[in-house]
Amino acid sequence: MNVLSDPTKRRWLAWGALATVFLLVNLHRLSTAVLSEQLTADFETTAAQLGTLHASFFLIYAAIQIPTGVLADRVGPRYVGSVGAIVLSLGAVGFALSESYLLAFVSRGLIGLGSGVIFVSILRFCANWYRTDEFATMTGLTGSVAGLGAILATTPLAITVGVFGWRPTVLGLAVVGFVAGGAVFLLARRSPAHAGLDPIEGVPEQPSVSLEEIGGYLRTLVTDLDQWLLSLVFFAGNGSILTLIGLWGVPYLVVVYELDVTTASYFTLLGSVGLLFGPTAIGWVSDRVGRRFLPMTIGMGLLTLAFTVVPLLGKPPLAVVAASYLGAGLLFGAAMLSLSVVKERYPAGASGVATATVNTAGFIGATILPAIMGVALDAHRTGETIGGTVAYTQYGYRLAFAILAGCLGLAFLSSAWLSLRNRVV
Ligand SMILES: N[C@@H](Cc1c[nH]cn1)C(=O)NCC(=O)O
Repeated sequence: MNVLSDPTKRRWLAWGALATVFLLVNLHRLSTAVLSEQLTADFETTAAQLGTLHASFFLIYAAIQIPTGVLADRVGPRYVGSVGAIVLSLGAVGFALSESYLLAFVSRGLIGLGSGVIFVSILRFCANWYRTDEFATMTGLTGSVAGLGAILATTPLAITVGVFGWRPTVLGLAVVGFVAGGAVFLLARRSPAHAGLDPIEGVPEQPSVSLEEIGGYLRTLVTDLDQWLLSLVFFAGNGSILTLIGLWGVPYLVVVYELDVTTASYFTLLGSVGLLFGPTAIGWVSDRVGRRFLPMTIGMGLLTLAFTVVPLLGKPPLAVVAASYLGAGLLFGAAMLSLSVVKERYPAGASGVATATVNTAGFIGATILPAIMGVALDAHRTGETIGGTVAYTQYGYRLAFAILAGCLGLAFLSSAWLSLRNRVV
């Protein structure tokens, strides 16, 4: 058997194609920080317009999660994943060629639209090609691809943009996206049977579900308290880590410790390194011990502790801050277990809508938590700017980080409650 006809090898090729597209998703969504100067100059944007350009991605991303779940369950990851890759790459071409802010905004929206379907398609693919006791590892591995994307979106992207310019770099990402989209179409079939291959031991062929049945599952999800508790876990976990790495983690260090932006960004890089290893490790441990709630609860407790360092101490030693940023990335995998739990609570054919529902909450968190922190910070301005960054008081930062810690604390209580009620798992 060769790599295409052996289903246990073929699934890695297909996952690799999907994961390449997901890497691009993460590069695009975190690229605004590195591109900000060039975008401001080329499109003559204000800070608010630049922020809107960045946020448009997350808003569209959150909005299309549930429709994506329905499509992934009905049509399968092959079509949804490859069309998503093409749409996001067309958006990247449009963005690279934009001559006006409006065109750039629409193109960035298109990148968000194509990107939004990829993660749930990967989870849907894994549900059909991997055993249940491999699912959390695969979810974690996919989360770790986001960590790699977060690392590549910093210095490596900055160097590439410095050498080639931002427009050719974004065009280059589009070319990779078109190729990866083609590979997804060729490789990522709905199941081993759809690829004409033997079944994989321990992975039953899953029945396809009708639109009516999916509607029924969606109605059940809305009234399912456990789904809301799991969504709270991912809302807090995903929202906090993306807020720390993507927005407020650097300005806090610049203002409170008077570090320059480059030095401060090494700390958020530590968070991304944590993200590279933590989700896979936590998913793997959960699969090996055959438990979801216990690692989720312990991990969420420790994640909450990592985020209480700033609110409690205000200006802890930098080594403690470094440990808390690294810990935040490592422990994020505990929040990702909520995706495995919700997938296992619903019939196999509905895993797309189930995981998409919890992922929606994660991206609502990533959209509103930074904004709420911004409101808290705006109430505590010092009136100065440090290194080009508006300065807020140390108390303002303590308060803003307390919002994340409080939210994570509630998520910890939710997972503890779920854990108590499901003591057998
Ligand atoms: N790993 C997260 C997203 C993330 C967090 N920090 C950087 N990226 C993830 O996989 N979320 C699901 C998704 O749809 O991207």
